[in-house]
Amino acid sequence: MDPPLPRLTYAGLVRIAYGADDDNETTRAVLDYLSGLGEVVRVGADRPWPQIGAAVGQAVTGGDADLGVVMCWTGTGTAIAANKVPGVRAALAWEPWIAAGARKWNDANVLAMSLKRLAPDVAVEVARAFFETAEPDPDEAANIALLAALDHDQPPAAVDQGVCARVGRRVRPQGP
Ligand SMILES: O=C(CO)[C@H](O)[C@H](O)COP(=O)(O)O
Repeated sequence: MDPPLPRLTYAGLVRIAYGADDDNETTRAVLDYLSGLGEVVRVGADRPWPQIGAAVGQAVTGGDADLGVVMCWTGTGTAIAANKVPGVRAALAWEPWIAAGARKWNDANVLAMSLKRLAPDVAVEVARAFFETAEPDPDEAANIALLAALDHDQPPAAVDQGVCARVGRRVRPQGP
């Protein structure tokens, strides 16, 4: 059996930036859960989803929030928009272990979910897994640093041309 996940112990209230482009039972359940964790900074649903995702990302990287949650029909659009903000590591999750893994192995700072696909109780469990996984695995520090390098237009050292060429050869279909 897997060891229990480390639990978040917030010294004070956690500040969460939240944005969704629609409102339904799933978003209401998630918001209710988030409100129990701390202060929720809401980005208006009157904006288009690219702006919602970006605004949540900026709230996190700008220090107005500790972590973010974005939701749209698929979850993908707001995740992509959030990830355009340097310093954001938004992860789309649909099961609790994906959300926990995103915190643990990717140091994700924004959780993205589909408000259309996830039932309210599932979305809350996914969010709980995200917020209750306290910190990244120290073994992943080098990989997180490689991600951070991508924010600054610096190709990570590991992604050299040799690696790209090898991958390219492996996936290239065989043919005449
Ligand atoms: O899932 C989404 C983006 O990935 C949106 O929620 C979906 O595309 C609907 O957007 P709109 O109401 O602007 O048409």
